[in-house]
Parts: sequence; structure tokens; C-alpha cells
Amino acid sequence: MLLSWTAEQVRAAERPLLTAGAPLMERASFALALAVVRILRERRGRVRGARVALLVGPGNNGGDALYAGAFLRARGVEVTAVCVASRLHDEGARALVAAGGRLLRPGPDEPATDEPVADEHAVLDAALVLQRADVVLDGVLGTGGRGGGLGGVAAAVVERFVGLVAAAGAGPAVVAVDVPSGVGVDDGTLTGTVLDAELTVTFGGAKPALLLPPAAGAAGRVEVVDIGLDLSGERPAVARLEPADVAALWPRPGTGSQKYSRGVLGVVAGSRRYPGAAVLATDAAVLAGVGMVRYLGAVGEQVVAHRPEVVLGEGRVQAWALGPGVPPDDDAQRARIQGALAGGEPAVVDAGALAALPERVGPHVVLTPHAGELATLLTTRGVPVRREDVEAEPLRRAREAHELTGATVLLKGHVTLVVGPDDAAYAQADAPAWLATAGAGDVLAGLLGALLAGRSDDVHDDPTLAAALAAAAALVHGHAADEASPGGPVSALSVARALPAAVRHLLADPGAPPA
Ligand SMILES: NC(=O)C1=CN([C@@H]2O[C@H](COP(=O)(O)OP(=O)(O)OC[C@H]3O[C@@H](n4cnc5c(N)ncnc54)[C@H](O)[C@@H]3O)[C@@H](O)[C@H]2O)[C@@H](O)CC1
Ligand SMILES: Nc1ncnc2c1ncn2[C@@H]1O[C@H](COP(=O)(O)OP(=O)(O)O)[C@@H](O)[C@H]1O
Ligand SMILES: [K+]
Repeated sequence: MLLSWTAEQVRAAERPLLTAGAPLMERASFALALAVVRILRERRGRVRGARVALLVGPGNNGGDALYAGAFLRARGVEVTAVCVASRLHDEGARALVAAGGRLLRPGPDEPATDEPVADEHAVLDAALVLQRADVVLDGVLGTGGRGGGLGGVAAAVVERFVGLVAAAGAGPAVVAVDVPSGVGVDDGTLTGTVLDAELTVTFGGAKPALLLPPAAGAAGRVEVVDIGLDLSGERPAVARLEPADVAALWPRPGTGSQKYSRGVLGVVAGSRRYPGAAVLATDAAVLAGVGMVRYLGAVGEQVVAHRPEVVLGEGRVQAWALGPGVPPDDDAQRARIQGALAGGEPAVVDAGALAALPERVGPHVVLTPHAGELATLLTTRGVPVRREDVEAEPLRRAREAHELTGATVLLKGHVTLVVGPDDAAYAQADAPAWLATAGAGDVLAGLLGALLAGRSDDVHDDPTLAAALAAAAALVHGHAADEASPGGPVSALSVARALPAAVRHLLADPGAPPA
């Protein structure tokens, strides 16, 4: 599991070590320099003679970059620090200069003020230094940053540099120091000017912005460096499940299992207008490995024609998947959905079922909206927001929906967020963008329903488990998309079809990357 901690948690964990004189910045900057060396070897074979440019802000984040620069000088790298703040980490700057590095000061401003930049030529010179480098280290702001993007000379230099790279069609590798400078470190917001990185080297533990959309998109690959912080007593702010976690959560049949003990999933989905949603949700549930699927709705014949394993009509179930392909004016399905939710079994509430949600439910109910549906849900409950507002602050909006409804909330997107009780939050980035295709959400509803049915007793005992199961379903969904068509387009049906292999691979070797 990849865990992240807030800036305050990390600072608190650093304090006793700094008091004891632990060389945290040396550890951080040395690891950072090694990451740069690896990239230089990959990019140009040789380290000696390479060019590295540092974007340096006023605090310790800039200090990390400067010390890393001094290490790189010792390996024969040409290092230029572009200092974009009036203050500078003095010892770091001295170390770099002593090692033969160069300091460039394109302007006097602070990193995020709106003051006009005095000298356009100096900005262009600095941007050219960055463009001509093999690697650029972004050390303007770290956990001391207040979000909202860069300003002043930092923004001017970064914008100019990005323009030069776009015009040239290629540029240096950008490595963010701890976080991409200017992101909302704790909430993952991304506004204003932020330099996109291909790698973020982060210290002590990941920060929420590295996992959360939209900021995570600017972070690239994330490498966590252990600098000796003890965060074991802290509750992580945001977690990301990895394959081994999913293997531990997935229900496996034993020799004594029979179909009822493995769990029965009730599916209320589809309509004459949208029969495909019922087919996809039931298909996914069967293929995810549930004991039995019961279908309730108007298109049972089509469901059974496609999946003869499915049983039609009412009966006992251990969990529900509700809502795919159910239009708002379908009174019969709406009544079934409300009846199902009244029964207290774990349930997935998707698409058309979101409008039938009672005022309050428990966390054993998992809502699976996309951003537009979450905006509608919040708006109907007195928080008027638009889809763009949800996309700008997905964690905050998903939390609001959890607080207003009591449900576990899975917010779909390129990164799928799950929030549950006790501030639990997961951010899963397992899906290729090809998965953004009609019907993919219906597959997720069936798949998650199957998982809830298989672990229904455990969810009854501890409803907070639903959040981890929802995150696990998002991971499996993404792996199934990769399995269906590695690196290429997928149809929702092919994703459902790939579920048995995706689950098999995760259970057999959870350490292996997706196909
Ligand atoms: N504390 C430690 O011992 C360690 C810290 N480390 C590094 O130190 C970083 C944190 O350093 P700092 O606390 O010095 O903070 P930063 O270097 O992130 O920021 C420096 C200062 O910039 C100013 N600032 C922030 N946002 C601004 C804005 N929008 N406009 C203008 N000014 C703004 C603030 O006054 C802030 O203190 C971490 O991200 C990490 O890179 C690492 O060296 C590991 C050890
Ligand atoms: N850019 C993206 N990259 C990866 N996965 C995505 C992206 N956009 C959407 N998805 C995933 O695709 C699925 C789409 O679901 P949904 O919006 O409900 O579509 P539908 O209702 O057509 O099934 C979700 O699981 C979502 O997380
Ligand atoms: K940074």
C-alpha cells in the first residue's frame, strides 16, 4: 500500500529527528542526486559532462535542490541554479558554489507573488538554461507551499521554459523535489502555474498531492525516499492499494464453499431503453467470481441470453448492484432499488439509483458517481456545485457527499477516489485512459457488487471495510482493462471478459505488473 501524509504530519515527524541532529536534508538531497544520476545514465549514457538546472525557491525545498546540485557537481555534472526568490538556503547555496556550481538570479521576486517581472531578458536567459539542461530539478516550493501555483519570477521562468520546450518538441526530464512546486500539498488542488514532472522524489513518505487528482497528474512517477521519519503512529491522509493488498482482500472459495456461502448478488439494472447496462453489470458480476447473480428488471431475457448463469426474479441476496441503465422515470426499478436499500445489505448505488438514495444510509452502501453525477447529488442536497467544481476539488467534494449521505463514496475518473468514515481516503490510478468508454461503469458496478456479496458478512461486522473493497474493485477494473487490450482500445464487454484473468493474475502473483 502506498501511503501519504500531510505536510503537518511530516513536519511533526521531522522535529524530533532534527532536534537530535539527524542529517535529514543530506539524506534527502543525496537520494535526489542518485535519482538524477539514474535518469542521466538512461538518457545519455554518461553522467560526467551532463547539464542539470535547478529551480530554487526560498526554503528547505530549494536547499534540497542545492545540495543535490553539489553532489552532482562531484560527479562531473555542470550545475546551474536558477534562484527565483530573494531568500535562499544559504548553506545549500554555499555548498553548490564551493563544488563549482553556478547561481543565476533572474529577478528579485518571491516565488508566488503577482509582482510584475522586471527583466524579460533575464527571464529568457534563465528559461534557456533550463531548456538546454538534460534534467531540471523543481525545488521552488515543497511542503511549505500554500498551493495556488507559482507566481512572480518563478512563474515567468517556468512559463517561458514550457513555451520553449513546446516549440522545440522535446525538452529535459523534469524532476520535482518532494512535490511539484505550487500544488496544494494536502488537498491535491492544481491551479495557476505548476511545472509538470516526469518523476517526483518525495521524502519521508508520499504527500497527498502525489496521489490525488488533479495534482497527481503533475507529479509523474513517484519515488519515496526513506529519511528515517517514524510515521507509524499516524493515520495516513490518503492511501493507494497495490496488487498485494487486493489479493489479501479478495474472497477465495475453500473446499467447503457452495454457491450460497460464496455470496449471491442481486442486480437491479437496465431498462428497455438501456438493456446493455444490465448485460454488462451481470456479466461482470458472474465473471468476477460471485456465487450467484439474481437479476431484477425488464430485460431479463436479454440478460439470460447473454449469461445463462443468471437467475431471474426475487430471492435472498447478500449484496446489491443497483442502478446501471435505470432511467429516472422507471418507477418499477425505482421501487426495487428503494426496497433493496431498506434491507440493509451492502449495496452499490450507481447511475439511475443515485436519485433513489434515501436521506441517510450507512457506509455499507457505496455510491459510484462520476464527477457530473456527484455534482448533481450534491446540488440536490443543498451544495450547489458544477462538474468542474468536483473535478477541481474531488477529494473535498467526495467527502462532502459522504458526510451528507453517510455512504461510502467512490468517485470515478482517471484517478478513482474512495472516501469512507473516519477520514478514510483511497486514490486508485490503475486504469488506462482507454477505459473511459460507455458501459465501463456498469462493469465496475457488477464487479464491486460481486466483491461486496463475497465479503458481505465482513462488511456487516465492519462497514468501514466497504471503502477498501471499493478501492480494490477500482484496481481490478483497471487491471482488467489492461488485460483486455494492453496499451490499446477496450470495449466495456471486453473488460468484463478479462476479469477472470485479471483476478487470477492478481491472486497468483500480486507483485507482477498488469499485463
Ligand atoms: N524539515 C526538514 O528537515 C526537511 C525538509 N525537507 C524539505 O523541506 C521542504 C519544506 O521546506 P520549507 O518548510 O522551508 O518550505 P518550502 O521550501 O516548501 O517553502 C519555503 C517558503 O516559501 C514561502 N511560500 C510558500 N508558499 C508561498 C507562496 N505561494 N508565495 C510566496 N511564498 C511562499 C513560505 O514562507 C515557505 O516557508 C520539504 O518539502 C522538503 O523538500 C527535506 O530536506 C527533508 C528534511
Ligand atoms: N481518463 C480516464 N482514465 C481511466 N479511467 C477512466 C477515465 N475516465 C473514466 N474512467 C473510468 O471509466 C469508467 C466510466 O464509468 P462511467 O462514467 O460510469 O461510464 P458508463 O456510465 O458509460 O459506464 C469508470 O470506472 C471511470 O473510473
Ligand atoms: K518542489
